[in-house]
Amino acid sequence: MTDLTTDVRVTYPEFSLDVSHTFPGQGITALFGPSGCGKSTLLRVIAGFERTASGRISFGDELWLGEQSFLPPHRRGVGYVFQDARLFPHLTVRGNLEYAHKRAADLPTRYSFDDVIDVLDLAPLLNRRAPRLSGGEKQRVAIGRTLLARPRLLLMDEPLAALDTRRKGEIMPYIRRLPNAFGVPVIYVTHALEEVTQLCDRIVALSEGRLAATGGVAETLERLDLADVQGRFEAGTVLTGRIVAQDKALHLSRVDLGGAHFEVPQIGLAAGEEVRLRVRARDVSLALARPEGMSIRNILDVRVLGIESEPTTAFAEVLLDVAGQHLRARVTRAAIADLGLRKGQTVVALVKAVSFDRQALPREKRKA
Ligand SMILES: Nc1ncnc2c1ncn2[C@@H]1O[C@H](COP(=O)(O)OP(=O)(O)OP(=O)(O)O)[C@@H](O)[C@H]1O
Repeated sequence: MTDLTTDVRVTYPEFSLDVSHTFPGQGITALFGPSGCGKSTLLRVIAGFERTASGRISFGDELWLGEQSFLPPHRRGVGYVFQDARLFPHLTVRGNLEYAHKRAADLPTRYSFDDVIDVLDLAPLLNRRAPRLSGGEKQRVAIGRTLLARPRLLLMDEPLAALDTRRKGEIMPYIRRLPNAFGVPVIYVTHALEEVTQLCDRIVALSEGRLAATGGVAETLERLDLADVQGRFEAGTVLTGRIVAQDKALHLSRVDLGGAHFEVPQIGLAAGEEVRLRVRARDVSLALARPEGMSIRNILDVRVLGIESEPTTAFAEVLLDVAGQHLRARVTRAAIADLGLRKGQTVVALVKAVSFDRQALPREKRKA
């Protein structure tokens, strides 16, 4: 496991980046933040594409950038996956993959050509030419080709941004597997909260070229003021649970949060597997007692941990404990007053199953 330590600065006429952070040499780290905060710039600095960068970058005991030194990109052993797949259109998928494989023949390897085909399910595509692939298939091939160049670190710059929600849901499980299957850490640029929730192990959040927050996904998303990233409307919390039952007839999955249960549109993972659910604060309602005879599937006993009123809006955010995890409810200040809500009170939270975007949850692999 090799950590990447960065302490770097870049100055453009109207923007500056100044980031000091150690990226652990395992798992997937989200580089997250609003448009223009410097995510791609930092990725380019790490890859060695930004010659004006100053400071220090080291990968284990290898120095990539120092006062007197600059290791060129091709000697850093970094793989780069872009938003567009950039495949060779005149070659088949096999041709594209073999091109990268041959060029990396001298590099040490922990996995074979066939391992890459297997993990990314590329066998049915091998004889197709790039222009004949869907956007999601192209990205799977692009990831495979990058892996066959034997990177020691994989940088992915919004690889799903050009895909629709359904294709994103299909390709996310493949990306999730990359660090374990190929022993390569991933730094993953995105401004999509669903991708952070489903794919990443930790977050490095940037704001105007500076670190805004770093840490695990659930606690960082909860702490981070997301108002300038996706608007208050998108803010929420991430809950971790295990699938305990699948109802194939009704297309529902039951998730145990460690005591409390959630029912959500069917998730393409087996019973027993861990899953993360992002619940938006605006999708959570509160009641003083369990209602009867209603369509809402998720009715949870929760405790009020805190209430943040927003005097300049109609709303307040209520932080709740559900089986030791956090949930937020965005409700009107008028409702807080009417219900007489206060810290420490036990109430009931209501969440419609339909508020989970089924297509953004992990999906079963489709047969090619
Ligand atoms: N070569 C350059 N010269 C001058 N300014 C630049 C250059 N590259 C990027 N910038 C500016 O630096 C800022 C950060 O850009 P960057 O592409 O890193 O942001 P980002 O967070 O990746 O945004 P997005 O999510 O929109 O891709 C922007 O204001 C951009 O205009």
